[in-house]
Amino acid sequence: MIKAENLIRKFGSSIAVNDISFEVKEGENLILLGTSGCGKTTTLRMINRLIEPDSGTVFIDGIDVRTRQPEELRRGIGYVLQSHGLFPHYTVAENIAIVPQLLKWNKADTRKRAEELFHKLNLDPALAGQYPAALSGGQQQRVGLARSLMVNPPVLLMDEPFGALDNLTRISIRKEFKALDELVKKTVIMVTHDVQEAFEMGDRICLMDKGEIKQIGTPEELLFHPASDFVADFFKEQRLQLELKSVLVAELLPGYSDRNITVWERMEQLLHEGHSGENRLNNESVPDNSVDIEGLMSAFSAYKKG
Ligand SMILES: Nc1ncnc2c1ncn2[C@@H]1O[C@H](COP(=O)(O)OP(=O)(O)OP(=O)(O)O)[C@@H](O)[C@H]1O
Repeated sequence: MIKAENLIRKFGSSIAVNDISFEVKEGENLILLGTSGCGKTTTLRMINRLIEPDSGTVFIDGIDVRTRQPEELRRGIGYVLQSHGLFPHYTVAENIAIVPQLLKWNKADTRKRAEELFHKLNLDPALAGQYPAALSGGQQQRVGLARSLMVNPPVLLMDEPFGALDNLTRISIRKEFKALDELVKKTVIMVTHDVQEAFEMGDRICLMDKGEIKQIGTPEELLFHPASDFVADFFKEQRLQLELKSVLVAELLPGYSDRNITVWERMEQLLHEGHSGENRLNNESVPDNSVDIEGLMSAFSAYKKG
């Protein structure tokens, strides 16, 4: 669906992006990961033509983006920024109605879609009449996402979308975002420098350094089959946590009923149930309760020993 071919972009004499190519399939979530200044944002902005490459081509659905008018192109690509990008002198409702207005939606449809997204993003409808400054950072970020989703673009670009939030808000909001049905269907490219975030959110991760791609692959591939010492070293400090986030319970226990839950997520559930004193057998949201933390850890360690 998105194909970047041999992109090069210089600023003066320094090369921000140095001949990179990658593909993102429809519905996939690709994370651009790397330390500050490695070229992630420049790469992202070449997709919606906020930055033009010096050479190379971006295709969306096989069409060279340079053949499309930038404004028209961007209406079909949601864009979420770290600083939410809301206009301070517009109310929340006015902010999220901007693109629908450009597309000449009628007011009733705009209101209906806004209400739907407010509900999905756990936003209080009363916030619609407020100005962005009156909202918390988490609320502003939700509104920023609602705005980018209003006209249901098939592609979403997110640049450090949780970067301005405190750690606890950040962790809970990214979990919500990951589970959001509107995002599951979309082709998403997200920039982050946070390794844990990349492993939680990404179907595949594109690890960059100094304008180049060091490796693209699933979290598991990067962790267990690093292409170089650079890649292995990049994840060294957080390795155990990342392994727990990248391995599925079903890989350890083939009969496990929830095929998509990671060992990390299941451990969090088990700990939460332990703390809240819930009766696990009555918790219908957990499809298979037959394994406890000790069982999970010993299956994980057997898996690692191979
Ligand atoms: N408009 C610009 N003018 C000059 N240099 C720029 C410009 N934009 C980016 N650069 C330089 O290009 C390089 C890559 O920047 P880019 O913002 O893409 O990196 P990044 O990986 O997104 O970093 P960060 O996580 O800090 O945002 C950096 O050295 C940066 O200083």
